[in-house]
Amino acid sequence: MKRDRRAVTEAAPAAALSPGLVVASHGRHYRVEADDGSRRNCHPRGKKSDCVVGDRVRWRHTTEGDDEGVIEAVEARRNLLFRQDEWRTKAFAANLDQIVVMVASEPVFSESQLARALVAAQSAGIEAWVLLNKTDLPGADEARRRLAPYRAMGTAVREAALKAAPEAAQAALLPLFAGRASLVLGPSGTGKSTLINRFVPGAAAAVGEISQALNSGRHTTTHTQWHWIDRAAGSALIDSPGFQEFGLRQVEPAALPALMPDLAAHVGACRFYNCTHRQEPGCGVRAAVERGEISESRYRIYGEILEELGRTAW
Ligand SMILES: Nc1nc2c(ncn2[C@@H]2O[C@H](COP(=O)(O)OP(=O)(O)OP(=O)(O)O)[C@@H](O)[C@H]2O)c(=O)[nH]1
Ligand SMILES: [Zn+2]
Repeated sequence: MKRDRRAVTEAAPAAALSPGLVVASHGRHYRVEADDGSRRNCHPRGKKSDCVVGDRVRWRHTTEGDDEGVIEAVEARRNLLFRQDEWRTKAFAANLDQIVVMVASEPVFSESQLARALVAAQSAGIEAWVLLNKTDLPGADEARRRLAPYRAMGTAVREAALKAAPEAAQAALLPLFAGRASLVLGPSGTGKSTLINRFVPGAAAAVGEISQALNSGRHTTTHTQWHWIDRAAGSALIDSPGFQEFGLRQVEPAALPALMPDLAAHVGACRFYNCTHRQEPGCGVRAAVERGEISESRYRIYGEILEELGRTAW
């Protein structure tokens, strides 16, 4: 990740450069917010489009009086998250304080997607917790049962009924969002928009405005976007669709168990130091699965991710 470390380059006199925050992106077009809260379209200098939402940048006006800008430099990132498709891996958000992985009683969530999101967070060094929404629906107990292994391994699982009991949800969640940049992820229909609209009045309008400014037309829901809950306090929600495409290709296969706390707790018991926890005799992880200390589904998901990482020429 060489580009993370890129220092501020002084391509222009320092006085002409202003600090800014990338709040949305579309291709090589970026929406950059200046310290006074004003927002404008900016293009990066040079051929590479290196910015992602959450990046702190140095920009300047294209020409005097013009309300477009040029990004001259990207400041060093605290962390960086990737998404992937069949062809490539792409960074999509940086400088996050936490990841909120949303699931709901309905629709039934994919445990594999949940596990992958948590591995990606751990790999990026970002704290993550689960928000179970729609606890007013009958599927809540089954969802809690499926989340039990996650609680047991130390992942915080919080609950809300954002539509059925919005005040209670707001009171419980607001302190958790205070002063932090929180990426909200989750499968479609879980309640992400309900959450964001609750905490960021005007968020829907902002999405429309930004997509118009960046010329992205109607495809608003495919873009990562930064929303302030409280700008002065630094509280923000980052909305990013595309849960299922979480990029894990940067993870070394041998590093995977360390990113899954329930497995990591047992690797010390393996006979071989380089045990893959698949076929080897004397495997502490498989023994823990047999004793019921690691859930069958978590172990199966480990195998699936491992196989996928092994297939990827990286
Ligand atoms: N019963 C119940 N329904 C809820 C709750 N929260 C949200 N919903 C409903 O769930 C549906 C989906 O909510 P959205 O907020 O649009 O979900 P989303 O995650 O943004 O979905 P996409 O826009 O498809 O990504 C809506 O009909 C909401 O009204 C809740 O606490 N309980
Ligand atoms: Zn093992």
